[in-house]
Amino acid sequence: MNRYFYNISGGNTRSLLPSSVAALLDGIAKIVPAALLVDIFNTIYRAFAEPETGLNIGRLWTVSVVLLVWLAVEYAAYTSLYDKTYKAAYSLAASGRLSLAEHIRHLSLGFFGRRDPGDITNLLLGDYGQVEHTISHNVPQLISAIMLPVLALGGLLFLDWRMALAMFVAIPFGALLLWLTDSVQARLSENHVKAKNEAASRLQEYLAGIREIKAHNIGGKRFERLRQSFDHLKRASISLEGIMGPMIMGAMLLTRSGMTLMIFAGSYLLVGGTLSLPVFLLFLLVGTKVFEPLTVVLMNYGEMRYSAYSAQRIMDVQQEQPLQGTEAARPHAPIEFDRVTFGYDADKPVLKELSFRIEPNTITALVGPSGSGKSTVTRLLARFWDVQEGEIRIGGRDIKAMDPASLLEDISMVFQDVYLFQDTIGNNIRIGKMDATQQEIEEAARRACCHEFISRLPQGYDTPIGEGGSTLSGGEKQRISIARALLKNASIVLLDEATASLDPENESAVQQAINELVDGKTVILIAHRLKTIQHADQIIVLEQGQLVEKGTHTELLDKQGLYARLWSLQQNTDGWRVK
Ligand SMILES: Nc1ncnc2c1ncn2[C@@H]1O[C@H](COP(=O)(O)OP(=O)(O)OP(=O)(O)O)[C@@H](O)[C@H]1O
Repeated sequence: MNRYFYNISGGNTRSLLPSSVAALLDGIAKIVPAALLVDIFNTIYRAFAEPETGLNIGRLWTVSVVLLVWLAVEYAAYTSLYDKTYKAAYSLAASGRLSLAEHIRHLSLGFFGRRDPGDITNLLLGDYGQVEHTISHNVPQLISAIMLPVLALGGLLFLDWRMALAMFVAIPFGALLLWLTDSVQARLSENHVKAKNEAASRLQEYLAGIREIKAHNIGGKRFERLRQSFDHLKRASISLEGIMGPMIMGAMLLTRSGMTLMIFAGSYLLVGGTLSLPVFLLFLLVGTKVFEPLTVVLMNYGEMRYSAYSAQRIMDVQQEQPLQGTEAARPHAPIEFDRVTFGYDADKPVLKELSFRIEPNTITALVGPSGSGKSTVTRLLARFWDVQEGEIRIGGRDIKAMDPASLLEDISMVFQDVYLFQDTIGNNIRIGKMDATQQEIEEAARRACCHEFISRLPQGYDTPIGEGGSTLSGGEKQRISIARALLKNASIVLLDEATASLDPENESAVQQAINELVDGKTVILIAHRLKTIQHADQIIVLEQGQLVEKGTHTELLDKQGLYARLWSLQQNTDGWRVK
């Protein structure tokens, strides 16, 4: 139980206190009117049983006024506590979501490789929603359902221990039945969450790939995967409800049978003359108030158990170790790869014993067949992943000792497929330096050859762009991403050459922008077209994750190895045309 509360509250059990106290007070408050009603009944009953004393009108008035005042106080207290309870739950979920999103940002990209995007979305929205609902609704009910019988039992035992025993004797058996079903419920919840994540991922994949699905007319196949995932979700939902329903109903009937037992015992004792009618009535009224929250909790038990699994998933991610390191980055320093071995899957190395050195403020080009590990080299330098063996050093210091945020501050990256946020063009450039002035943004845009086309847009720098930059051409997006990098002014530039897919006009603009960007920087360039790197200070040739050649363009041509072969291949294909 402790573990349950600990998980649900994300380790902050105290946050559950206000809503639980509120629920308990509410439960007690509901018993008081019942006791007052019994007092009214008792006063009237006595007037008939002892006609010589007459009806005590004064007491009736007093109790009625107390009842009215009590109801008004209960209403005021309940409204305020209700407000606090819900605000606390929603605030906890909102801050929890944000801190988890922030935590995820500090994890290595390997984490994202292990989980589907649908799974992560579900974690932040679905699982937190589930926990939020449990904190605001189920936990208060649970506390009230546990505490009320305990308090009532204490009081009722003094009044009549036989009736109290009859009323509560079945509760432990109901609890035992629930406890026995716990592992089944946990397994079914886990299956259901997995099916839900799978369906969300398939749906995301289907929507993201809709262009390819239409272009290749593969709707049927992809739709089949989507249909299967929804079918699986349907079966998991039916199992969850269908198997757990009868078990929970059984526990509920067992628990509630205490009320029937108590009525039997009460009738027997009343007839035997060892129980007074007002006491019997009090047991009946208190009994309904005590069993009410118990019934509600049992009805919601499945949901609560389910959210325990959601909370566990959230805590598992919270416990994922972020990248370590505290030292500041070292700008304009030599970069060394020292016998670096790395694989996305630890058993399948993508880079093997890779060693090379890059001098500050020089241009190094990475060349090699597709899949040889060029992008992986740049990702490791930016610590998207940490190496498994060997070291990457900047300025003689292992980058594992460096604060990942500080390291990224000193690295500008220009990818082939640029992602722009659904915001204005100006704000998309500002990502390079969040406190940049408008003048700095325009200066960077000018140097990146995009000021002209931005100025032609109706709202200039304030023009909103669609998600992913869908309203701009490939070349325009490239130049905006270069403007970002220029604004950032980091000493290391990682560049994935993208000009191959651009038209000649855009290509020359992007080329000009790149020349501005690389000036006075340590540049690592992933080169797809070898003619663009003829003047690089150093060319590193990779094949299957290993360094096979290193040198300048002329040195490598003289070697007559892989580079020379790739060069002659590209020379021949440069002039290709459709026959
Ligand atoms: N996130 C990833 N998870 C698992 N494997 C990956 C991942 N990224 C790349 N790989 C694999 O690692 C190997 C090297 O990939 P990498 O992208 O570094 O090659 P590359 O030389 O840049 O290729 P290209 O020129 O086609 O972009 C490939 O076999 C690729 O399939």
